[in-house]
Amino acid sequence: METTINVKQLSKTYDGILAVDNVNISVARGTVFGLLGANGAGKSTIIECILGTKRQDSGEVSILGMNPQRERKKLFEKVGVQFQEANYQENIRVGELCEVTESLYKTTIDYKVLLKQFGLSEKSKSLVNELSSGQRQRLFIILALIPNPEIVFLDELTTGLDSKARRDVWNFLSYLKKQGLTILLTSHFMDEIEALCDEICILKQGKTVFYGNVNEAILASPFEKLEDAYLWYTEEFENENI
Ligand SMILES: Nc1ncnc2c1ncn2[C@@H]1O[C@H](COP(=O)(O)OP(=O)(O)OP(=O)(O)O)[C@@H](O)[C@H]1O
Repeated sequence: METTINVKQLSKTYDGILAVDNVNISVARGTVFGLLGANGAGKSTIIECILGTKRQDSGEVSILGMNPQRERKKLFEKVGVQFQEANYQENIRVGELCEVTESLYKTTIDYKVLLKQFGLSEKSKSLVNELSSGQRQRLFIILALIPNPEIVFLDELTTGLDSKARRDVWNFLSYLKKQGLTILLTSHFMDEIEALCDEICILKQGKTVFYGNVNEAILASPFEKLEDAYLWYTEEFENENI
């Protein structure tokens, strides 16, 4: 299977503190990969190194066969990123922000289709500032998908969404995956990870403590539920140091 994201022995420090410690990741095309870990475990740092917006101290990153630092512009066309807070003009409307985003890319998905898919059609003329937090979160997923990307990075995918909106997002992402989209996501919700992810990497203080699929994660733990297994993986190593 074709690898779209390849991370080898990635390490990154901030002011001498190791935030990412020798991490390896390989994501096949058309699969969903989940980066898991507590706040501060290193997820965002890894994503930023993959995108080339942060420079690693050591290790190699390749994305769609490109070096993200050297080929940032080419990469921009093929990769979508969901931000937690986008920089947008104070008084911009939903439809306008989508149009501005469309204008940045050569090939795009019709944003009206995406608005419909995510239940925001009737908000097209609303100010972005006036959306509820869950609506804004959905809008940021839409902005990430507008470039019709080959890979999409979704950070804290459905944080703040109601149950129905979460299911809608999952269903639509599963549909896009079937079309060949590669997805790298972070999430603190284990039901979401189980529903979407082909493979996961669990991080603890910058180190990989589990890598594989959800079933393997459960089987290699003393538990039967992913949430229990996840907590076990992220706590176990602390106990070792006592
Ligand atoms: N610019 C920075 N300067 C100094 N330290 C940083 C910087 N960015 C991140 N860190 C530190 O690196 C570690 C990893 O942070 P990172 O944001 O990658 O974690 P995360 O897993 O994405 O967390 P969260 O779930 O809270 O988003 C943390 O200890 C954090 O304090």
